[in-house]
Amino acid sequence: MEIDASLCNYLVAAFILLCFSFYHWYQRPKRFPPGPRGIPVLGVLPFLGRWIERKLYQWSREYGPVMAVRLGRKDMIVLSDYDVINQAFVKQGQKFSGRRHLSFYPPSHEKYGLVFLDYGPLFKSQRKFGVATLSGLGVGNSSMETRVKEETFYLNEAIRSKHGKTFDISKLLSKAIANNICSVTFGMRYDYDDTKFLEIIDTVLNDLWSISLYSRFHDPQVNTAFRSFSFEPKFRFIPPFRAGYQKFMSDLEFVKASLGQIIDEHDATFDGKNLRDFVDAFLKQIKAGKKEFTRKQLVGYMRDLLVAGTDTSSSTLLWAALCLLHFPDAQQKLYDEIKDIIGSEGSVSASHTTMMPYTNAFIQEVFRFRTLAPLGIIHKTNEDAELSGYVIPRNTAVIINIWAVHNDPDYWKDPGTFRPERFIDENGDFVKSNRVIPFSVGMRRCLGEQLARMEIFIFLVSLLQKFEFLPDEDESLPPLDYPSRASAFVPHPFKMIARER
Ligand code: HEM
Repeated sequence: MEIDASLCNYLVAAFILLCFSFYHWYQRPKRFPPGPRGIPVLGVLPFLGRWIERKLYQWSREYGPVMAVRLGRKDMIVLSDYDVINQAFVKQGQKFSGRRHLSFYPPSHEKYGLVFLDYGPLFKSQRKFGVATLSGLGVGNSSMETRVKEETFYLNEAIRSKHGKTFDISKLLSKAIANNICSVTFGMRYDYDDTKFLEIIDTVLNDLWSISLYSRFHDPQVNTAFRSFSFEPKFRFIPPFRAGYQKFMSDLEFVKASLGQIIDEHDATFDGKNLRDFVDAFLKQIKAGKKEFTRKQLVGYMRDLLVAGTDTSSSTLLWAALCLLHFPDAQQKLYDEIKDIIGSEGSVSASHTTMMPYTNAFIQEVFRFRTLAPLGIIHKTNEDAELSGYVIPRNTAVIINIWAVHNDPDYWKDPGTFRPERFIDENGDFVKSNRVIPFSVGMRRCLGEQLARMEIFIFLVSLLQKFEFLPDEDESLPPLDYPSRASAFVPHPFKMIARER
């Protein structure tokens, strides 16, 4: 009887503890946004499915455009409509522009660069410098546009060398776009078969995708170990997860050493009166003794520019190429406009954008239709903030669902249909939409937006001026609606023919 009584006491205590833990888990702060909690410990993770942005969008129809979703053990706020995103990131930019601490990421890397810098004096100084430098002030004698135009020559030559035979354009686009960013950042372009270049680019890009929120769920290229310890950082010390973490660390060291070597070469030939590129502009700040400008910061910044500026623009161009193959009428309209405005031998420049409504509409539709970074990069609140009547406490993660904004049926007619004409008005003019936001909005909007828009326009126009793109008749085209890689939306591999005009 005595044993039974103590067992009973234990069971009651365990039950109370369980109820208390459940209550604690279930609790949310006062006036916190509503939203799904999922199950203890894992939250909604088991219910997200493969297309997270679509699931989050479905939930937002139930809970509203400001919604709390429990991912793992923590609530994240998901903003799913243009107006609330604008309210948060633009109107209250200062409160919503933090970045979360990535506990699995070594502090020696996280504290430097730009992408993962939390809001504060260092971020402000680096962002200001980046905006000024990338907008052309101080990036050497050669403007960004000249560099991009030079690269189209090499890209066209590489495509011409295929002699009208079927080929996969994805690697060529990646290398050409990587060359643009290398040229702007450290004044170098590389041959497309330079192995050192390819090694750096591959390593840098793998790191990015392994840390993006999206890839943690679905990217088959990211190993399971990494995905696990990104949610439970302590796993990184335990075999078998440790091996994945060690590989990640050695990649980081390799990138650091390669970029360090480029900085040394710049330092040795530095001339303060002739700044050649981003690295020179940064070195000038270091030499002037500005305290936020350090060598470690420069390495981090270079890495961020390479990571953020390569796959993003090249994948957008890849989607554009796939759309050209799926919609030959659109390709013909683009070519007609190019012939009309630039001619078959003229040189394309960024100033042509204002004269080419259909090309602008096509690019804007690609941005909308195939949202490249459906969930952007996670923000964090720096202070308590109010949004749509809810209170979002300081240090809460905030995600924007750009895919939802681009596919909102209350705003877009047939959002699932690719139709550039939706952005052409009755006078045949291009209608720029502030609801197409692939670069996000506000204080942390993409730093490379200007470069990306320019390179996408110049590459697309110069390619179509010289080539007609046709599908490979022996293979069916991959679908447009589902991407292959989930960290950024990238099409499934495909081949095509470039017939010289
Ligand atoms: C089509 C091409 C591109 C797309 C769709 C894109 C998209 C984005 C998005 C969604 C963000 C997150 C903004 C936020 O946190 O609210 C971002 C940030 C960023 N992007 Fe891009 N990007 C592109 C090209 C580029 C290029 C070419 C560069 C390099 C020059 C670049 C550099 C950056 C940097 C440094 C950030 C971090 C900004 C910060 O944290 O303050 N991006 N981009």
